[in-house]
Amino acid sequence: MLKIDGLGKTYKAGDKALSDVSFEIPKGQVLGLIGPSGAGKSTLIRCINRLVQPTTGKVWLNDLNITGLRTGELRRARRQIGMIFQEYALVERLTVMENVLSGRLGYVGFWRSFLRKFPAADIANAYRLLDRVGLMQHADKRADALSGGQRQRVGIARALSQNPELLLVDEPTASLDPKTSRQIMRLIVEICRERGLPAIINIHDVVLAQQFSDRIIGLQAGRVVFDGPPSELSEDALTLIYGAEDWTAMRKGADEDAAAEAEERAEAQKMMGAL
Ligand SMILES: Nc1ncnc2c1ncn2[C@@H]1O[C@H](COP(=O)(O)OP(=O)(O)OP(=O)(O)O)[C@@H](O)[C@H]1O
Repeated sequence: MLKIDGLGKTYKAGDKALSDVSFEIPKGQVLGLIGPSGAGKSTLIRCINRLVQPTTGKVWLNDLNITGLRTGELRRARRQIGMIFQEYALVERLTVMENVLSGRLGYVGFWRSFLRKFPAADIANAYRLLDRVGLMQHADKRADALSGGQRQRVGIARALSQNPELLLVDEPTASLDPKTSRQIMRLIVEICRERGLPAIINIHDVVLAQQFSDRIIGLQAGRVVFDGPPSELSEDALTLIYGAEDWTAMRKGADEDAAAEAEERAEAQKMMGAL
């Protein structure tokens, strides 16, 4: 379980990025974090893993107060937080398997990791994870030989190899096409269910967030202005989060995407019928 209590962040430059943010995420819940550019989504995620130092408030992961940890303790605590990134953050010249094993670096001693000598149990687990994300046959390929969707699957397997207690996911689909985006979101959600993992997904795409999250939090100027199930994310709530002008523009984009998708589907059906 993740508990955030009165979190605030004011950057040195004077920007107030977060104000009094509080919520809890139970095990297995997938939370979609939405809001306009500059609302504080990245700052919130970074305060949780302490890449950014919060100005006020506390972050608890199970019984551990992350905000109170010193450097060494923080390093150990970060093992429990799996990160998935927009640009995958893979080591391109290493194999898929080596990238997945790199998630174990926080656990394996320096020399073993330097020589890339991982324990047999870690290797067996990495194969299981590759199988789960559908990449078993690609284990020995270099990461730079994969498609975007496949790379993100490697990113997911690497995060899971840490055996995390929490997943922080930053724009996982921003570099992917709509169909691959849905596959990746579905995979993340299924995995969170299987493992009882709480997750926060910072996501620009409101439609995807609604489709796949158990719960949505909407940030506006550093404050939580919506917290509820996707079914309650009304036009009014979206206008509150994004402002009337931006939300109208976003909705138009989403409608165009949906229309393009329907057209693609109809084309495919026509082709199938002709065969
Ligand atoms: N390192 C920093 N120093 C000073 N101000 C910052 C820093 N990082 C972010 N900010 C400010 O904090 C506010 C929140 O930014 P943040 O990046 O968290 O928003 P965001 O919702 O993730 O935006 P986006 O969707 O564009 O990534 C903004 O006003 C931003 O200018």
